[in-house]
Amino acid sequence: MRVALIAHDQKKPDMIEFVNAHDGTLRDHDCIATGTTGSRLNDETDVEVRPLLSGPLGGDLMIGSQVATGDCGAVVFFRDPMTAQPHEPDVSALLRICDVHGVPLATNVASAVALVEGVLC
Ligand SMILES: O=C(CO)COP(=O)(O)O
Repeated sequence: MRVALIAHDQKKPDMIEFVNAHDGTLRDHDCIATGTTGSRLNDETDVEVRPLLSGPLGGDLMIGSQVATGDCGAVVFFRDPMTAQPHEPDVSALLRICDVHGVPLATNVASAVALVEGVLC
C-alpha cells in the first residue's frame, strides 16, 4: 500500500521516532512524504521514502491528489495544533479529501500506531 508521511516542523522528531519504531512494517509499503519530512526520514531512519514537494510549496496537495485518485491508501499527518501554518488551506484540503474517500488518516502518534497495527500489518 502507498502510505503518506507528513509532519509539521515541531512534530518531525515525533515522526522520526514513530517511523523508527515501526520500520519493519513501514518498509513493506511504498512510503511517500512531503519534502522536508521525506528528506529527514531518508537521513534518519532505515525506511526509504519518496519525497514530493515541501508542504507549503504544494506537497500536501500532491498527496491529496493521490488520495483522490485512489493511489494513496493511508496518511499519517502529524500536524502542529499550536502553530498557525501559512498553507492552512492546503492542510485542510488534504484532511478533507481523506474523509471524502474514506482513506485512513492518523494525526497523532497514538492513532498512527493504531493505523500501523490495524491496517498496515
Ligand atoms: O508543511 C507540511 C505539511 O503541511 C510538511 O511539509 P514538509 O515536510 O516539507 O516540512
